[in-house]
Amino acid sequence: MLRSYMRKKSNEEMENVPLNPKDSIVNPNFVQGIRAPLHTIPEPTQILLEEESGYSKSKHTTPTKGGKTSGSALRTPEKLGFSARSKFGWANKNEGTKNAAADDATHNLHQFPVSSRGGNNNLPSVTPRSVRTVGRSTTSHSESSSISTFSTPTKSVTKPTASAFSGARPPMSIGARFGNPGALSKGIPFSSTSVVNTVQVPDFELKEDPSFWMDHNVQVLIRVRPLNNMEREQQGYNRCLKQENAQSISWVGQQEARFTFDHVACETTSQEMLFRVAGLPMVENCLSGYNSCMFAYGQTGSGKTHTMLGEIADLDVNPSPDRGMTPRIFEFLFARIRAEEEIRRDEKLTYNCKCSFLEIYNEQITDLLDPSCTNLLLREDMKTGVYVENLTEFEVNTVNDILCLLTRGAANRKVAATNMNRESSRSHSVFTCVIESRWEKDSTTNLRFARLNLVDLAGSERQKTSGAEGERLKEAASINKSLSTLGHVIMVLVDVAQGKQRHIPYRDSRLTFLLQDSLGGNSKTMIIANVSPSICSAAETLSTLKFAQRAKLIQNNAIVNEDASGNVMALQHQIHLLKEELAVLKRQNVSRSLSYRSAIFGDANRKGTDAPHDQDIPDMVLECVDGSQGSACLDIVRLSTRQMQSLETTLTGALRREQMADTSMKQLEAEIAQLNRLVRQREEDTQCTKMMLKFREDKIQRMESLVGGLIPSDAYLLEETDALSEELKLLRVRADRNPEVTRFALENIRLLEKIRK
Ligand SMILES: Nc1ncnc2c1ncn2[C@@H]1O[C@H](COP(=O)(O)OP(=O)(O)OP(=O)(O)O)[C@@H](O)[C@H]1O
Repeated sequence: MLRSYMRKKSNEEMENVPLNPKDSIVNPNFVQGIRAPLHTIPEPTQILLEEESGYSKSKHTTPTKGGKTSGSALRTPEKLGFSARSKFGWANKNEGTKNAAADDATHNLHQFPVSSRGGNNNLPSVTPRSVRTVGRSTTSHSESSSISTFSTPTKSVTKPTASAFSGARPPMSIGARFGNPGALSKGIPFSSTSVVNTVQVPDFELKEDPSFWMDHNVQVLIRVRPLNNMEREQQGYNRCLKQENAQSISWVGQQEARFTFDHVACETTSQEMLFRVAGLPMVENCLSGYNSCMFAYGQTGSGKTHTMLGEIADLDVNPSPDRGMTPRIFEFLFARIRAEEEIRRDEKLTYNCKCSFLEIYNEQITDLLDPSCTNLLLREDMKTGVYVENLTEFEVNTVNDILCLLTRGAANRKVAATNMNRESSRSHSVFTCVIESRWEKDSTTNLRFARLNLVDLAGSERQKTSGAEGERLKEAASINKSLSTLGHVIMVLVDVAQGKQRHIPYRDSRLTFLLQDSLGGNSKTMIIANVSPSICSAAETLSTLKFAQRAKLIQNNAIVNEDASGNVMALQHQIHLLKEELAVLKRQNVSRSLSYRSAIFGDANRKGTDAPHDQDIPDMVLECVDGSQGSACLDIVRLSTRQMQSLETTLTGALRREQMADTSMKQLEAEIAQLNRLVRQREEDTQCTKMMLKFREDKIQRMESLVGGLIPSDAYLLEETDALSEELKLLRVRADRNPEVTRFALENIRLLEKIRK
């Protein structure tokens, strides 16, 4: 609408030509603090709540689908005089400034042709690789842009040219002499020639970059909203911003500051286009198992809620083209989930989505889905990370479920009025969806999960410009605490990204503690910095651009949250195989260590030394260490020190027993040998006795022959002498072999002689 409106106007009003004389001069009333009159905060009772719906809730447990929603409960809240948004605290603050984007034909989910597994044919596949990526690649356009805008934006003395605005004429009327008193009053020097004063603004088409998230984890997008009525009334078309293309924008004060970002969405960028560039890839990231976060930053009235939520009235029956990122993200998410489940039915793929909605206000966390739960506590768990204790979670399956939760949460959201805007959101809201998927493959159950945080921050305007007093001042201070900590955390993260060792003060505020994964942690994060182009908000716009510039340098470390450990059967099988393998290794290790230790300890024991050193390791073991399996072998030896110690003890006992057995065996052997010797001796004695008997028989025979006169006495004596000599020899041999006999014989002789004497 705005585009067509501007096209129509452009014929009548030349660029840089003010609509009326008032636009061409500096409005003396121009001060940034001037705000439109306040709206009253809508009473929650005005709002149709779905408490009536019987929507079931859970704390830490997921409600069953069955008890969840009645059809009527999920109906879009009716407009009661105000638009639905105004009822929920997201009222149009600047009527008539709405960016009526071209007809949004995309409300129909079927417009998103869904791919199988992370991509589609018509839309670019943006499913990131399942690899661990750290930071951003140096070749990214982000990096190239950071060269010129790494720290404080570069200052240029050149006055902005009107080249970006075709046919633009130099601005008229604002003399350099006069400058911009409003801006100057806030210390922002503006020269008359630096102010962009056009009715028509250039229209830059955002470029979809599906490959961005493959190598990057943080993306920064600037969204410039159209001028609103109040701004036009006060400052006409005087702008502090001049966009050059879809990635760079200049803040045009007296000293121009040029910034480059991943994307710069101009005033005419539609919600649909923004979703394609910023929202759709977030969904794909989540489906791929990456935690994802989108947060909207900017001063009050800059368009954060318009971006994140937009127009949600009649979402279920007649979705508005102005609906924002949140409803579009869930439309696309549920369409993708249904398609994936269908395509991968054989893998039994199922998704489960659970949502929660909270508010951080005055550093206190309130459950927006159960406002009786206030001052909730943040906890940190090794497994789950940071979480809010007792926060209600609802299972969601359709966009209507989401709408129902958003409506309920919005009704409870504290919106306080300040003189910064007719209505001013003074709290931070965080809508979270945990997406879990489960599928089976190769008898293994795979689990994947991702956390999607959609954050609408409170206005970032400085406290002193808000005109806050009393309670409001306290509020503003608390809001500032979270936002100033956010700024501080980002500054520290930039240092960390540059290699410095810094403590990151996440715990200094609820917001940064809760979002710590999204800031420098395990998440793919999209930061949408919303700005007003009006010269009325020049200082805040510059501040937001600088914030975004710093945020661009954050390095996150997103990883796929996946668990493919499998089911019990598969695990048991794996345990069984591992046990077998361990047993084999143990056996090898024991046999090696037995031979090794006996060799070493044998020596050590003998030498009385301690356990052996490496150089004492026998060759066999060294070969094992040096060989192909050496490191494994060595690892086993090293890893099983305790086992080795118990083996050593066992071995020492065994060795001791073996030595005892050895000794007793040797004794037995000696006994056997002794016995054998005795046997042999006995045999020899027997032999000797037999010989003696033979000698005696022969002697008897010779004597009988002598008595019978068969042999002469001389012959007898000769034969007798020979026989006795033989007998004597035999006895000598016997005496030599048996010292005991000899001793007894000698003793015997001695005693005989003694008797004789
Ligand atoms: N891109 C845009 N196109 C058209 N209208 C817009 C755009 N951005 C913001 N607006 C309008 O500007 C007004 C203020 O926007 P919005 O409420 O989103 O600001 P905000 O930053 O959320 O403010 P607060 O911090 O107070 O919540 C709204 O009426 C909204 O419709």
